[in-house]
Amino acid sequence: METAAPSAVIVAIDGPSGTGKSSTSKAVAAQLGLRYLDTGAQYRAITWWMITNGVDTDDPHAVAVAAGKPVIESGTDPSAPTITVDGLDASGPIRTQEVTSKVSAVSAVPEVRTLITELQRRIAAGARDGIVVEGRDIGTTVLPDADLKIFLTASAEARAARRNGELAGKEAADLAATKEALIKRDAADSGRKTSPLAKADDAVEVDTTALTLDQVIAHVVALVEEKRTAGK
Ligand SMILES: Nc1ncnc2c1ncn2[C@@H]1O[C@H](COP(=O)(O)OP(=O)(O)OP(=O)(O)O)[C@@H](O)[C@H]1O
Ligand SMILES: Nc1ccn([C@@H]2O[C@H](COP(=O)(O)O)[C@@H](O)[C@H]2O)c(=O)n1
Repeated sequence: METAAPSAVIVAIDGPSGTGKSSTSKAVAAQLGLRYLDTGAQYRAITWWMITNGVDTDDPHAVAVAAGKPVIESGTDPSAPTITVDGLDASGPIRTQEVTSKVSAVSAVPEVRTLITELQRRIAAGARDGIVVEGRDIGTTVLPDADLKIFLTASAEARAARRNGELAGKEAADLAATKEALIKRDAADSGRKTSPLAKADDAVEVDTTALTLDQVIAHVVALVEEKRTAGK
């Protein structure tokens, strides 16, 4: 594996569900020639493995015992990120409603977090020109020495509307139900004992409620450029 160059920039982007972490991180990484890591996809991947292997995701002991078995690999090209489990493409199955409803329970298990955090740190350390890593605990736990930490927020109404927009032409989603589901997942992610969803003290908070995606991307790119100009 390559190691990071001294000039490599490490950007941590955290925030609740639907605030625009993935869309922003991918675009920022692509514009700046950085790698991109979707850590939520890794937690979803291990959850999918638990479900397909008959592990009870509500049993933290069973999840902890099985946590080391799946081999999870993330491809970090921002224009074509990949996620595989035991060599199988998991990009489709990890987005199902079943995985979404179970991922918070699996990701709350400390043994799962230890393994996935180690994997994330290895990937970040191997990104020669730098990387944008997005998730819930990147600035607080995974990469506390990141050069730039961003915490994205948005109102629950805006986030639910964005999520429903993704479903256009597929199934008519109930806005209130979407909002309730994302509030429930955020509460579980914020309330767990081990590295909960939280803003790092030194993170820049960006409220995206009234911003277009392009405005958020431009703002984050400017913040990274500022850091680079200042020699990080
Ligand atoms: N500022 C914005 N304005 C309007 N739509 C946006 C904005 N940012 C993101 N979106 C849209 O909102 C949806 C959710 O964005 P995205 O998947 O990037 O969020 P996320 O924070 O990564 O969510 P999750 O944590 O649930 O994976 C996408 O359809 C995206 O295009
Ligand atoms: N650093 C992280 C990232 C994600 N999680 C958990 O995974 C779930 C799915 O994340 P998405 O970004 O794909 O929606 C999320 O709800 C968390 O439970 C995490 O714990 N830490």
